[in-house]
Amino acid sequence: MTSQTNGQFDRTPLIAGNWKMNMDHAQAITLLQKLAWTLDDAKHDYSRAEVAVFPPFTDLRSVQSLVDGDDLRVVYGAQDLSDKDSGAYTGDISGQFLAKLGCTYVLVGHSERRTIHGETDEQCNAKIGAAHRHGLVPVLCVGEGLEVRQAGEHVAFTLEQLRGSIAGLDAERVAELVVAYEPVWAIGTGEVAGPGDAQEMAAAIRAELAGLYDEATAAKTRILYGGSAKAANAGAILQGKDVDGVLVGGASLDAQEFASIARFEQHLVTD
Ligand SMILES: O=C[C@H](O)COP(=O)(O)O
Repeated sequence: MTSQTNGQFDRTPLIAGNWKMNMDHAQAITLLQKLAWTLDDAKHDYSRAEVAVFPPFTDLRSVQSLVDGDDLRVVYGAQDLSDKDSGAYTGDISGQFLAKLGCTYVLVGHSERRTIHGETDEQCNAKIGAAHRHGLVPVLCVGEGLEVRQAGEHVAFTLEQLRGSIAGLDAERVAELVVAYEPVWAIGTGEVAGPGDAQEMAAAIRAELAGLYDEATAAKTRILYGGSAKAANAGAILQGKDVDGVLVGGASLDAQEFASIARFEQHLVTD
């Protein structure tokens, strides 16, 4: 699916809301209904910006029923998956269960998984493989911490995470992959990487993919920015020609705010 928004995008922007460990299944229905109504009222054109939510696992069946029952255009995904398909892995969730629940996407290697649960690039690579086995599109999260940024090593660090996480993927898989650049120091802190920082990293990721694969493949991969994104800064962030969307945490829990981010074209800064 491709669209032209203000002429700078040839990839459909993806506005993704990661609810993290918020919203029980009843609250999820209320939030998603409100989001869909708000977007409908605003006559949101989903071909110009795809809208996805990432609720907790326990909400997914309720979200599926609502999306199917009300024929919503919002798509959804899970926040993590196991690299295994089934077996004695207590507490883990298989990609095959997520596929059966109608998930389109799955987050892989979110910084909270990497820092709190110690996930490595190798595990992310295995999880991407599991996502592919079950027809899920991985949203691979990469990004540096504050110390790395202050040392000026953020590009090298992030590209190393990228290479380690996508090792062995063929070009077709890389073209459909979504990469979310999330500087850890900007997550949930109110600190936002400047639009220039988001574009710098998105361009570096795309150049790396072009080097590892080819220009045509790299031109298809969608690259998002995440870290304290909100309606007031989404337009500026999405001005970056390599930035194809945002992965939103806190602001995605407010239907009006998140809908406003999805309608970022209203906030685009024009010369
Ligand atoms: O997945 C989302 C990111 O961690 C960003 O979270 P945030 O928007 O609350 O900073």
